[in-house]
Amino acid sequence: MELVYKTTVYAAVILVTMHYIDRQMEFANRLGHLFKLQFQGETEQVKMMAAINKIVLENIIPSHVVAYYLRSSRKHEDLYHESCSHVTVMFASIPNFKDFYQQTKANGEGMECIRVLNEIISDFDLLLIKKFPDVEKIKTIGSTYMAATGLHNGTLRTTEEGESWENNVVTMIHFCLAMISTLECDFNKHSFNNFSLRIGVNCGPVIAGVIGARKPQYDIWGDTVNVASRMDSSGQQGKIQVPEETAAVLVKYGFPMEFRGITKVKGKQPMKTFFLKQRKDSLKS
Ligand SMILES: Nc1ncnc2c1ncn2[C@@H]1O[C@H](COP(=O)(O)OP(=O)(O)OP(=O)(O)O)[C@@H](O)[C@H]1O
Repeated sequence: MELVYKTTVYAAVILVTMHYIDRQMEFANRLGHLFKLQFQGETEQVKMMAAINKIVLENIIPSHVVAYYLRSSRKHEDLYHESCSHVTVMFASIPNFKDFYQQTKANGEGMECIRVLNEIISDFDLLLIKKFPDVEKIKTIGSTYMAATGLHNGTLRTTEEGESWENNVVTMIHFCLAMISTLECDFNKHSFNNFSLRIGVNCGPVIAGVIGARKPQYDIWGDTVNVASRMDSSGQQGKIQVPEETAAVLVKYGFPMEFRGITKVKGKQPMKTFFLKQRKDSLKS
């Protein structure tokens, strides 16, 4: 009798212990599952924040430069700078914006004019997003829009003759024509204005880099940039002015060019410059 009693007690103890261990294991499993879910959620959140940061950065600096800054092996003090051998630089000004800009009570001390300028610049930005991903906006300087192509070697196109930097010049001219069309055909029509662009384009080597610890800015420097700016400032309203070497590339790709003459360019020897002859049909964006 005593043996049966003892056996029953042992069996009961073993059963209770096993049940306890089973509950503990189930609890540990559930906890593990919850931790896994939380970890997955947090990983997703970190990935989403990284993607948002990347998008924000790519709106400030070119994506290949963003990739450089996000590289884990980059040392904190490493500065980004790059020599780019074949870059096409463009400055596009709206010379008659100065006449339009007025600070009066009626237009909110100039607010209305800034709203118009913002609309124009945003239209140009939209062209980049929709049709010209290879064109890099550098910045706006007042009402001047500055952009470049060929800043990243990946933008060299493979043609029948092989990779060619000349496509960067052609892409830029198509972008210029689209800007003119957007401003003169679309914007002016619906806003009853008569803005026009004066554009300067030049190609050659530049140094690209990011400067500043706060509000860092991606920019390009060099004689190619200076001459592009001068092609704009010494140009004519409604025209695209380029120096001789750039004109030669455009002629090669079938763009009709008109010799302007020997143009005085501040800080340089007088140089041969050319205007692009624009046909009406080339202005369809
Ligand atoms: N990264 C840049 N961003 C904007 N403008 C630029 C840039 N690099 C050069 N420029 C412009 O190109 C033009 C020609 O430059 P350059 O160095 O030859 O002349 P400068 O004597 O410094 O300028 P300025 O005579 O206009 O005062 C200048 O108006 C300059 O502002």
